Amino acid sequence: MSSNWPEGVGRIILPEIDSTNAEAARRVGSLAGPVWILAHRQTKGRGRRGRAWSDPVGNFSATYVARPDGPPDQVALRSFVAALALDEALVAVTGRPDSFAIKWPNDVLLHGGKLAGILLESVGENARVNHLAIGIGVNLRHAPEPEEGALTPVSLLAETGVQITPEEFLGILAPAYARWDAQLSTFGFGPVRQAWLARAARLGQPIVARTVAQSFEGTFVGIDSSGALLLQMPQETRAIPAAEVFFS
Ligand SMILES: O=C(O)CCCC[C@@H]1SC[C@@H]2NC(=O)N[C@@H]21
Repeated sequence: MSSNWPEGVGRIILPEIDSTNAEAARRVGSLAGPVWILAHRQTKGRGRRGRAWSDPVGNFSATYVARPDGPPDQVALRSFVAALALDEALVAVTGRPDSFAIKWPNDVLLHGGKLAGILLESVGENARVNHLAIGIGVNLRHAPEPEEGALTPVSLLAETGVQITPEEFLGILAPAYARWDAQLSTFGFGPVRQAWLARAARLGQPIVARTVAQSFEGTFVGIDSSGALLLQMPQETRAIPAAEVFFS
């Protein structure tokens, strides 16, 4: 492992698996501590909202699985921790901070296209989180086919010319995640929230947020202490905990 690999964190590298998030759920009972599970290929990669996630060889597919302390709403803030770490790792490998931005809650954009997505899955009992799986997919080499109405997918290679293997990328992402996770545990959401806002796409600009039942148009003015999207509309500023965001 690289010299700055976070202490106490394991690493499992698999040639192929259905989904690293599914593998995390299967293995969690036998894990002694937090682990990154990386697969070179997924046959059933899953995205948010029940979508499939395609990731040919060369792209990054990995899941960080841990048993974090705290109530579920605090544990869920790792969504922002993961997005920040991912953004930081991408800036580190390219040296191009201005090329990347984070779309609420946790997509990483490159030149405005979707480069990476994060899928948080947790299992809990009695208001405690038993395990949290943070699945991260990055189009390092190949961008999937565009889908109607969705942001155009892009790849790191095509947009920047940077070539990096999934294992090398994990060596940069894992310490970045450990640093931001420690910030959250030590100082609470405040510093993570500030850092996330500094990297947010379309802050102060008009967006559309679609929930299961409704669509809201307004100005994206920030996130609250629970990570909910704050949308300023003519009558009110609404906090929206879950939605899909669209840019006009
Ligand atoms: O829809 C999204 O934007 C989230 C995509 C998350 C994909 C990653 S790839 C590694 C992990 N394993 C999965 O099955 N999904 C996540």
